[in-house]
Amino acid sequence: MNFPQTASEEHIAFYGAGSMAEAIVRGMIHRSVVNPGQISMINRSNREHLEYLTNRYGVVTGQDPAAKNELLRGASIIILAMKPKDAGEAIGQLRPLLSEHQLIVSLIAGLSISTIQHLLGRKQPIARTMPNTSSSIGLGATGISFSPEADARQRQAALSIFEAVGSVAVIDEDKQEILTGVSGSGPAYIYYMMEAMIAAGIEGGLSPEQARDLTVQTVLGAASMMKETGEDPAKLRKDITSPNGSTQAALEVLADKGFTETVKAAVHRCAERSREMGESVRESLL
Ligand SMILES: NC(=O)C1=CN([C@@H]2O[C@H](COP(=O)(O)OP(=O)(O)OC[C@H]3O[C@@H](n4cnc5c(N)ncnc54)[C@H](OP(=O)(O)O)[C@@H]3O)[C@@H](O)[C@H]2O)C=CC1
Ligand SMILES: O=C(O)[C@@H]1CCC=N1
Repeated sequence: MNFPQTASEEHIAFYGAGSMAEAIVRGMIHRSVVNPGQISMINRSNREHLEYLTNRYGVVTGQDPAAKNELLRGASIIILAMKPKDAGEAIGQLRPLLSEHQLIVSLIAGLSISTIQHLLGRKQPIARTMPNTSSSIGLGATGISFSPEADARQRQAALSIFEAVGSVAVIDEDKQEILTGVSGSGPAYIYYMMEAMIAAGIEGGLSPEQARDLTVQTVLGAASMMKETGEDPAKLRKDITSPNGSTQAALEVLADKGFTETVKAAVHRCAERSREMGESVRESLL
């Protein structure tokens, strides 16, 4: 079989058509990596949502079981994009349809390559990934681990999908959980911080719109400074911090309240929770 080398030549079936699938589809279409006709989206029962996806993105959707099966059979890449609790049933339905040359890309938090292969009953080529929601605007950060069965062309095709919607780190599978703690769930911590900054700004007398705009621009500027200068964040922080000035006073409050330890504990707890979820998915499915 002649495998296509880039996402532009693939037929990609999203098996699960919720928020993460939509984020990636939106990003791929926005970046013109694929034609909408190369993408199919399948869900369990929400027909209205499939109609919305077809109308909004021009993707192919299948609603009855025969159409779903045809789309899954015809795809060179099948992206598993359902919640972990639904994965067993969905993979069970997929199993009789698959050929050995199809690449399975999983977005499912905690679901290991060996569990997917066990559920499929064979050593299918697998890419286990952990994207984040910023993929929808082309600024995602995705971790990706491959099974040995994925050949060079399939690896390149999977990388093309996620590179189209942001940056990609190829990692050993045992690093997936800590990556989830940093970048998979990471946007939520930043939003949480931004919520607090906006609230404090409003408490201090800024209008809600001003507080929001100033916070957004501050986070955008800080991230862009790190990216564009390549500087260590500690150096950039020190550049802002005048001796005995207002920034120092603020950072002292954060340090007194255990800022670094708290953020590190949150990242590690996220990784631990990802492992727990993976374990319970494995136990519930096998
Ligand atoms: N949100 C995030 O930031 C991230 C999420 N993930 C992972 O992405 C995955 C999807 O999450 P998310 O998009 O938020 O979930 P959603 O609940 O938004 O979407 C789940 C989708 O799966 C479909 N589905 C469920 N069961 C089946 C089935 N048997 N056959 C076909 N489709 C099915 C649902 O269809 P219907 O609506 O018809 O029931 C729905 O379209 C999760 O496993 C999560 O771990 C990974 C990284 C980041
Ligand atoms: O919260 C979750 O479980 C998923 C995984 C990463 C982001 N959301």
